[in-house]
Amino acid sequence: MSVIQDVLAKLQEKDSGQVEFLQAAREVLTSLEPTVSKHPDFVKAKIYERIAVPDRAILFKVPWVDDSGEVQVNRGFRIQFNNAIGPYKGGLRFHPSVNIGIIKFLGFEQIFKNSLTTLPMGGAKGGSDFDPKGKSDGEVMRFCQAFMRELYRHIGPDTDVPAGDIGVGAREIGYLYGYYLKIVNQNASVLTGKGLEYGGSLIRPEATGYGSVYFASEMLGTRKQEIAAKTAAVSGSGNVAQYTVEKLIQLGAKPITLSDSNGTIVDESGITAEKLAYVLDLKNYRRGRISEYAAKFNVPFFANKSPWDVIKEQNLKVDLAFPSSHENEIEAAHAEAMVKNGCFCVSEGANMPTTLDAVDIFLEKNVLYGPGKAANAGGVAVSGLEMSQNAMRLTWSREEVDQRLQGIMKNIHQSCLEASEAYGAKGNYVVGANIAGFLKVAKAMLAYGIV
Ligand SMILES: NC(=O)C1=CN([C@@H]2O[C@H](COP(=O)(O)OP(=O)(O)OC[C@H]3O[C@@H](n4cnc5c(N)ncnc54)[C@H](O)[C@@H]3O)[C@@H](O)[C@H]2O)C=CC1
Ligand SMILES: O=C(O)CCC(=O)C(=O)O
Repeated sequence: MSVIQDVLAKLQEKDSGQVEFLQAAREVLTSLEPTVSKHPDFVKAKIYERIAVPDRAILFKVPWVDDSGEVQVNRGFRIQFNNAIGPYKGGLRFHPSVNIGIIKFLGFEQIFKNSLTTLPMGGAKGGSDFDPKGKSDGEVMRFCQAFMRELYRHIGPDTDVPAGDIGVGAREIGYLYGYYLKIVNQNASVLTGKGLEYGGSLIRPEATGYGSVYFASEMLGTRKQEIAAKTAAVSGSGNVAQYTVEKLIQLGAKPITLSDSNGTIVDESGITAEKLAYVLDLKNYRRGRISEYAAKFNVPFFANKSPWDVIKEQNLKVDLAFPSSHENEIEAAHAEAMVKNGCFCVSEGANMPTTLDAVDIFLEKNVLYGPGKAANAGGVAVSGLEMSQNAMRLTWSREEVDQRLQGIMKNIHQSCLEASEAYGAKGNYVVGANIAGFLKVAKAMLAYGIV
């Protein structure tokens, strides 16, 4: 059995039931296969085995009181996966589906993503099975305070710096940071995605979506193509989807879909800047459903369908796809239908939105396929820039941060291409991203000895 297969078999045995983590581990580790023969030192130091086990997993209870006075108890998680190249860094997810397998997959992916940015950040992820949907602001605040009441002792500007993810946006970061400040009494860079008034960076809200479009633009450039005039499907309607659509519009593309957990809207005339402003108000302030867009702008709404279902069932034609919602939203049948309907470039705003079978189809059909750890790294990259600005106690302009973001996305794209070529899989961004992200972390781990 190869070293990699041996590690995967052990994970399967020890972590059975953590399906999303096992999926991510399989994707990453199998694509590291070509590194094994070139790095006997990694094998000897058991780097492949050690990198797949978190440094520590913190599980805690989060008791809080709802508006009716009833006590509620949620599960809290922070998985500090690997800090070989910098403080632990990665978002917090509040969603009822959250469990240890999901947080582990996200934390594992974060190691390689953060390494790709070239900034000094280790990998971590956290969250809770708390569902902010339908809760009052007061309930969300009390939950965030209860969550921070435990989390504060595990984080710090040089230890671990969480941020947002699904269900954790500007409102939640404000409540979390406000409570940290209250109990620790230190204005420290312990969270990113902060408001501009209290240490946040310009462009952080936009960064993941913008970065995913910049990455697509780089991929298209390898075929002498550009974003302008392309039709694009975007899933989700949260932070990543919103700013993906904004950048697509700015670059002259036509985004035509958005979705949420109730269904998908298709606006074949194109989502414009004015319509997007409506979505931002709907989702970020009124906290309504995307079906309201369909009623307001008189376009079709497909209940309980994703954009990928609609492409499959209605033969909707698109050139580009930006899955920006959640893991495993694109399955093999979707991938087949997307290719059949003209999609030739997929840039993942979400983490692991494509199943392994579907990834194989994209690769077989020569689709420009940018895996999340490369394509959506712009968010954590600008989080890294927020930490730098906090450390220097100054703020950079919008233009400066956006320039740096564009430079980082270009660089990630180049590193993926170079690593894919060096390890015999030219043009395969999955292999390229995994190997390029892995090598830096592995070399740091090797330098430290057995710790
Ligand atoms: N916010 C960030 O900076 C980054 C986010 N990501 C990833 O991007 C994706 C979206 O995150 P955000 O936009 O930040 O979250 P968000 O909470 O702002 O929006 C999430 C969107 O996905 C939809 N969604 C979530 N779970 C769903 C499900 N099970 N079924 C159908 N729809 C579902 C929600 O309705 C919402 O429209 C996630 O995979 C996240 O891990 C990746 C990198 C950075
Ligand atoms: O900005 C960050 O620290 C983390 C963003 C994130 O959670 C992700 O890249 O998936």
